Amino acid sequence: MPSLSWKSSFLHQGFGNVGSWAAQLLSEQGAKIVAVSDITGAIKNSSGIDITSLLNHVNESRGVKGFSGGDSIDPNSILVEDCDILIPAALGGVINRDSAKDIKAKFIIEAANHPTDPEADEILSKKGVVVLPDILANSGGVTVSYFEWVQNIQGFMWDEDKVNAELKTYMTKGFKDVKEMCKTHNCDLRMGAFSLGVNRVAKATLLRGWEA
Ligand SMILES: NC(=O)C1=CN([C@@H]2O[C@H](COP(=O)(O)OP(=O)(O)OC[C@H]3O[C@@H](n4cnc5c(N)ncnc54)[C@H](OP(=O)(O)O)[C@@H]3O)[C@@H](O)[C@H]2O)C=CC1
Ligand SMILES: O=C(O)CCC(=O)C(=O)O
Repeated sequence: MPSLSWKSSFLHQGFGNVGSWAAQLLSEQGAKIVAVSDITGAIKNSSGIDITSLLNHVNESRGVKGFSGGDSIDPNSILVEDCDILIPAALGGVINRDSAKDIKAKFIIEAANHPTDPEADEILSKKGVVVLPDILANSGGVTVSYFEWVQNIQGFMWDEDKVNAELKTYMTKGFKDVKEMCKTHNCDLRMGAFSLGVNRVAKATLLRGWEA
């Protein structure tokens, strides 16, 4: 497997709720975000984009277009720029037969839902690209929605530190469980995550007394 560190370079397609928060959190950890796109355009800076300045620009201008801390590039090329890690955080279906063959990233973190179609998955797998699937990579949002439900039915409010600590526990365990599944069945992360999820639903269904 290719190696990964916080110092790796990242590309982001999409700078909305998911993409901008991912960029902020990653840059706080020292990650270098080399290109970002949204519906208005795309910018690139191989030395790393200053994400705080970009956020200020996006708040004022309603998009990344015109940001002075990088060069403007063709938004259609964002997925295939040089980088270690690609984060599609905009739309489904963008990593397909056409784009997958030119992708240079060694890792893809699927922040958007269903950004990679099955044909592309096969192409990426043959190229040795590791894909962290949407069902695992972006499950933090729905996990915190579950926490909101839990707090509502208990009539109790957690503070932000408690939310983050609980989230870390669930996400870390989720990742370890998926990795274990992959090891047992010698499969990729998407198959491991789906198998784990389907098995859990099947088990819960049987425990509730519903038969197939
Ligand atoms: N919000 C959440 O809690 C979660 C969201 N997701 C998934 O993440 C993805 C993004 O969601 P979210 O961040 O909430 O949505 P937003 O609408 O907040 O952000 C979407 C971003 O993608 C950009 N965009 C749209 N079309 C294109 C395009 N053709 N090329 C480049 N960028 C484009 C938008 O640009 P612009 O702003 O200029 O329109 C915006 O920056 C979706 O697939 C969603 O299902 C997954 C888990 C949780
Ligand atoms: O807010 C949530 O419950 C998560 C939303 C989500 O997963 C999504 O938009 O795809």
